[in-house]
Amino acid sequence: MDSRQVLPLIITYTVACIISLLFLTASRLIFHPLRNYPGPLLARLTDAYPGYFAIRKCLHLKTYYNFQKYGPVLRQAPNRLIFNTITALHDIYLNPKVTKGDSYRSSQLRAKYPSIINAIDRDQHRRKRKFIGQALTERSMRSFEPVMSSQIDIFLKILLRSSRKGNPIPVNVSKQCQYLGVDVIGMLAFGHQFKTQTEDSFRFIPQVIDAMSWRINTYMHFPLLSYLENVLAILGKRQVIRFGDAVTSMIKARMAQDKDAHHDLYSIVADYIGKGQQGLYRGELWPEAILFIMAGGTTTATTMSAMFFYLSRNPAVYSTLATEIRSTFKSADEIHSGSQLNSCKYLRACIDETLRMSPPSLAILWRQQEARDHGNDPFIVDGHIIPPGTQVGVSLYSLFHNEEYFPNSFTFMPERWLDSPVGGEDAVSGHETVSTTIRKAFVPFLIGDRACAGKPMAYLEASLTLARVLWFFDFEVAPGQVESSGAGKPGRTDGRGRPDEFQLDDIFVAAHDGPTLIFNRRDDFWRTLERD
Ligand code: HEM
Repeated sequence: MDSRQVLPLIITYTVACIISLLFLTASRLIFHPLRNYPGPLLARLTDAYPGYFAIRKCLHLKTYYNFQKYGPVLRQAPNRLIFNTITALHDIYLNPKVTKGDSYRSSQLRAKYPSIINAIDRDQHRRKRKFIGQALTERSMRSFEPVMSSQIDIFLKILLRSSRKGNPIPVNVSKQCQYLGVDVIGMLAFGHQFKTQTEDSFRFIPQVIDAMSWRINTYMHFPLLSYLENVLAILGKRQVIRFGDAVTSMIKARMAQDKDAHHDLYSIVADYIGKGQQGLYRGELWPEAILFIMAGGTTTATTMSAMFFYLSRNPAVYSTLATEIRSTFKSADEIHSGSQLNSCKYLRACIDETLRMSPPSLAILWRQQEARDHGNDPFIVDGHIIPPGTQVGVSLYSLFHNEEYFPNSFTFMPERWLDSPVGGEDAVSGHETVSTTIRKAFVPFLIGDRACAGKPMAYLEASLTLARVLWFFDFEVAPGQVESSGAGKPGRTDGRGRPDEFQLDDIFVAAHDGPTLIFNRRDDFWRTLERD
């Protein structure tokens, strides 16, 4: 082909591209059913807008600032709306005709079956939840508690070793909590000892989980990029294969054991494996195992790391909590689930305030009306009629920092959770109404039939760990680490400028680093740990 033939071809293609782009722009800005919703121009045009911030792991911050600029509802991508009100939260997540949004299809990566978290079909989800949910009930947690406690003991012994008198070794709490989280969930999933707290072999797991979650979050916001998954998976092939091998050997080893050898997910679902629609398909064990490790290991680690951060920076809160723990229990053996632990109201308030300040689930949890319900009643969110095919969602980070519900929202204040008894003096002055409002807005585990199944486990693990740490130790920020240790940097204008806020990266769940703390032994209490 000579250059006289090439030139007209190039011109034709260029003109065709320009016309298509103009058509696309017009259809998204002028004729689209969401055209009247506010939002950044690029967001209204292309999924690349949220995709870009998802790649940079700061979509939660961008979303927060967009709400300040555009108001409580905005168009975050051509076919997506996000809301920042309690009414919207309830209209979306408590609506029985709503299911997970199409974006969850991209979160399946290359797995043959969806897991419980990305199952879109409501019947498929119900079937999975019926079996998997049983491993995570309060009752199941009571049986599992001794195993969880033995893993927490290992955590405490590591802190004990770091706390050399006069010369303590600084501990990066995020890392240590991630190891604890992975070890606990390995035991609950398949009675498997990853031993990441004490050995190197499986310490790559938290890194692989973070990398997978980041890719998932990116694809969910910019589905076009999911076609790159095969390439990206090849680039990270070594780690992916190692993780795959670890999960396979975990499942195989467990299946070779007696069903009741451990109290774990396997012992609960074993009789239903291979029963298809009446139970679980054999191939479903794999995605559920991975989901368990991802959902159960990292989220509790985020809560505990963030709580260490806020306690180490708020001396008055630290002292109130330490006093509560040290006066409620007479010995470390008494720190287990039950009425004494439940009576520690300030501990619960500290955990809730941590979950509010730094929610471990940073992603926008997309939902849409199920196709079978299109054409029936309109889907209405906070007074807006949502066109079929539109994905809608709430950002928990933005909702929990909405000043209307949580005044001084960037201040760590466990006291906001200590309301007076219903009908008490404050109820008359209106305090009760305020606390009802914040409780409605506070949904770190979400609400509705897709709410977190692991809530009892998360509270138990965080409560036992923090209470026992404060029983044995005092802790503080390591010398020279105050500014770096997980804190925001004053002067930054991208939402990371608050020194009192624990910094999280949005990767669907949350990635984080620090705080770096030193642990000092408390009187002679630590001797019990050495004896054990
Ligand atoms: C502080 C800790 C935790 C937080 C804040 C949290 C939060 C959440 C949220 C917001 C969801 C909904 C996700 C979505 O809509 O896509 C969810 C789902 C889920 N979480 Fe958690 N989670 C935590 C700990 C755990 C633990 C320890 C487990 C144990 C394995 C767990 C298991 C699950 C499961 C199985 C689902 C899917 C539920 C369903 O779709 O039926 N989570 N979690």
